[in-house]
Amino acid sequence: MMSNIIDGKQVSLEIRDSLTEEVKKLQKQDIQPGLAVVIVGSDPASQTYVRAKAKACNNIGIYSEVYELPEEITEQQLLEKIDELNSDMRIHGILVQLPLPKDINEQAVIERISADKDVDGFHILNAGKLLVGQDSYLPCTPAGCIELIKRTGETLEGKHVVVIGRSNIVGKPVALLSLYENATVTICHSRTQNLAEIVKQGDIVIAAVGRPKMITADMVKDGAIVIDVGINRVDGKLVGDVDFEQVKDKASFITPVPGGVGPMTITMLLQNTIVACKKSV
Ligand SMILES: Nc1nc2c(c(=O)[nH]1)N[C@@H](CN(C=O)c1ccc(C(=O)N[C@@H](CCC(=O)O)C(=O)O)cc1)CN2
Ligand SMILES: [Mg+2]
Repeated sequence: MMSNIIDGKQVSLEIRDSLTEEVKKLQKQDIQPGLAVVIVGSDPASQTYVRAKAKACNNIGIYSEVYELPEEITEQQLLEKIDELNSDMRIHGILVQLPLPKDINEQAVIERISADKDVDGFHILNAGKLLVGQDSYLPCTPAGCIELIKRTGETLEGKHVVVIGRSNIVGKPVALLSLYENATVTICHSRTQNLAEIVKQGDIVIAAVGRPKMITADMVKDGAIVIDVGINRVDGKLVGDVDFEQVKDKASFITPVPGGVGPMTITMLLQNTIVACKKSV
């Protein structure tokens, strides 16, 4: 039997190969896409992600700058840095690594990024465009989830997609993207009654709650596609929101953690940065 485990790293490599070709084409016209990554403080996980983003840029020929700002920086200073990057011609995409220190207003910082450079797709204008179905930068993790589902060869059309989690970064946008693929969508959350019964109706289950192994085999329909967005650290090990070992025998396809959705988040960021660059010329 062919493996039913979706290899997010492999899919990422395939997409990054074609992105590399696109960057080469741009370079022939003396154009190079540029990304600025801003990180505040020294959270080790955030540092890992930022390093991974810079390295991924470097690998495919995107110019990148990383700004490591101290924990004590004021919101005003951070906003000034963003203003500077907004008017920097070499920079087509700007992202501020989240979470930010608690004294800084995250939404105010995101809103300061020019919507044209908002390659995370978190700016209110891009979120609003997504809601009404206009062309916008898609948030990277949700876009990565949809791409992984499509690459199984299955379609979302007419399927029941059950999303667990309602964050602005994953749950809500992935529900909208599923809707635009003509899926029937249910969003579950911490107040949902009969969660297990609802998840069991899902032809496609997308778990984005941040609770280790909360989706167990008894909750999953035979043959469902299971996409695990969770990244939980338990005793120094990464585990998803899905009990992978149990659920993999029931699912038609399933993403592992690590090596599933995570790498796709960065791949979609690269793609958005190239799009931002092309739009600017
Ligand atoms: N400004 C943003 N902040 C955050 C985002 C985001 O998209 N934009 N998403 C997450 C963190 N994140 C990217 O920033 C991210 C998380 C995980 C991975 C990843 O590749 N994970 C690997 C495992 C890596 C590890 O060992 O820790 C995997 O799942 O295989 C990439 C990006 C929150 N903040
Ligand atoms: Mg993301």
